[in-house]
Amino acid sequence: MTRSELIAQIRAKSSYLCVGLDTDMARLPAHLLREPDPVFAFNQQIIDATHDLCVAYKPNLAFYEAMGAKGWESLQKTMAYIPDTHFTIADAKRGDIGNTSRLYAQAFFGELGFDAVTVAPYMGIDSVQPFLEFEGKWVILLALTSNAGSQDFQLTQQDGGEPLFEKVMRRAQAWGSPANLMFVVGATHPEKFEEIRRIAPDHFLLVPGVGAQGGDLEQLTRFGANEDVGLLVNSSRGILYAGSGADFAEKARASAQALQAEMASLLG
Ligand SMILES: O=C(O)c1cc(=O)[nH]c(=O)n1[C@@H]1O[C@H](COP(=O)(O)O)[C@@H](O)[C@H]1O
Repeated sequence: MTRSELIAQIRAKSSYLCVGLDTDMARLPAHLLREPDPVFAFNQQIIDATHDLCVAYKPNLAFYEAMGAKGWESLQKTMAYIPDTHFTIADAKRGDIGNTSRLYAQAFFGELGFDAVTVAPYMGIDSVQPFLEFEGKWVILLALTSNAGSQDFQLTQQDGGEPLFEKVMRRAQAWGSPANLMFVVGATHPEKFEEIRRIAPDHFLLVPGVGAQGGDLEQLTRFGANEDVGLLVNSSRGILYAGSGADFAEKARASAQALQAEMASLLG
C-alpha cells in the first residue's frame, strides 16, 4: 500500500487505529478451543468486528511462531482474510547481516504478503537496506520503544548530547523516505513527540502502548500528528481481550470504537 493510499484510508475512516493481533491461545474464549484452528477463528471474528474502525492490522509474530507450523498456518489464513484496504504490519523486529535480512524480507513481503515489517536498527544500514529494496513495501524501524528498557540504550546521550534514538532517526532518513520508512515511537513517551516531529516531520510513526500500557491518545496526537495525520496507533490486548466470553467480538468492537471515536474527534 502506498503512502497516499494509507492517508486516504485514514481520512475516509477518521481513524488511525491499528489493531494488534497478539492472539494468545491462553487467553482465547473457551468456546473457540473446540474449533479446528482457534487462533484463526478468533482473528476472523476480531477482523469482522473491527475492520470498519481501523486502517491497519499488526500480527505480532511471537504469538504465531510459539505454536510452530500450526501458528504459521493460522498467520497465513489471517493474512488472506484481512481486507486489501488494510495496511498489514508483520511485527517481527528483525534485522541481520544483509544476506539474512534479504530472506526475512522475502518471508514477510513475498511469502506472507505483508505491507510492512518492524526492523531493529542495531546492526546498521546493510541490515535494513534489503527490506527497503522491496518495491512498494515498508520498513518500520524501532526508534523509541514503549518499554522501561528503552532507557538502557535508546535514551542514552551520544557525543553531542543527542539520545541514541534521535541519532537512529536522523541517520535512517538517508536510507529510506517517508514513502517506505516509518518509525516506532511508544505512546508511553508523550513528552518526546514534539522533538520527534522536529527530527522527522513527514514520516509516519507507529505508536504502540495505548490501552494495556497506559499511553495517552490525546497527548500523543496533539504533539505527534502532522498534516497527513502521520500516525498509526496500535492497541492489542485492550481490544482483543476486552471481553473473555462468547461476546468477545462485540466487546472488542466497543473498545475499538471508543478509540476510533476519540481519534475522529481529535482529527476534528
Ligand atoms: O513494534 C511494536 O509494535 C512495539 C514496539 C514497542 O515499543 N512497544 C510495543 O508494545 N510494541 C508491540 O505493540 C504491541 C502492544 O500490545 P498491547 O500493549 O497489548 O497493546 C505488542 O505487540 C508489542 O510487541
